[in-house]
Amino acid sequence: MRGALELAGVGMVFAGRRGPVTALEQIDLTVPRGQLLAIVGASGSGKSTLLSLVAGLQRPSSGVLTLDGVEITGPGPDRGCVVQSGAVYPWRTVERNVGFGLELLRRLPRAERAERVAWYLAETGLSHLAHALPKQLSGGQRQRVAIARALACEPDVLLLDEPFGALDVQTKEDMQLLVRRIWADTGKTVLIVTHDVEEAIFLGQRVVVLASDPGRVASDVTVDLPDDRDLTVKRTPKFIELRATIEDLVRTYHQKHVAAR
Ligand SMILES: Nc1ncnc2c1ncn2[C@@H]1O[C@H](COP(=O)(O)OP(=O)(O)OP(=O)(O)O)[C@@H](O)[C@H]1O
Repeated sequence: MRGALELAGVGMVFAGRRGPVTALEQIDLTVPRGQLLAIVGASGSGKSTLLSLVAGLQRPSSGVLTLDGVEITGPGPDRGCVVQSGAVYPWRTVERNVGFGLELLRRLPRAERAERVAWYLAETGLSHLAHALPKQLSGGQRQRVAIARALACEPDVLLLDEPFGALDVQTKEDMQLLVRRIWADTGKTVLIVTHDVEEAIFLGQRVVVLASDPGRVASDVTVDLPDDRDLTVKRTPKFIELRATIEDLVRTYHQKHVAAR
């Protein structure tokens, strides 16, 4: 299993309408293989930009990102992405959505492809919907399809950008449990960007808080909770204390950002 990430001096400057916008400045981050890292921060702190650099969808203005020692210069099958909108193909059944990336990896024999798709459908609780079309699914089921599709290519790193932002609380919690289980079952490196501090703590072994203007690492918090968690952990004193600490950090850096405007 691979999946060790290293960001060294990473910066990203965009050409904004009123001059350059520094979305990220001097980000140094080491993510060991198999770590589940959550990234939080106020709106505009560069969370999505950071994830898209790891995905290889954009190149940084400065610094270097590496995966297992190899510089990231573009997207690759070693990284699987899931975004908020789920982006499933409406004309493909659930099964064919999940198998989409595998069809591109032609080297896999058909029987093996089918076996892999069946495994990830089961892992994400979608087996009974294999022949359904996306329009017949709920929002949570559609996100399961997006996750299963990303996993089916067996990436070393799973990148999740606000994947549950549009879901109701119960569905969101089901999905959080799903991510924890997938992580425990596969041992992949997982990076998740979220606005939701509770979600970040429940999911993460570690939470990185980004500050805005410019986007930079404000705090790096180890989540000292058992790896074997269920939803009741959210009611424990340790969880509540961590939540207050991280929410205060996000608020402080957001307020500084507003005051500086
Ligand atoms: N393509 C772009 N062109 C110009 N500016 C951009 C571009 N992409 C992002 N930005 C700017 O970079 C900063 C960081 O944006 P980013 O979307 O990464 O933040 P975020 O923390 O993910 O925000 P949100 O939580 O609202 O999604 C913002 O000021 C944004 O306006």
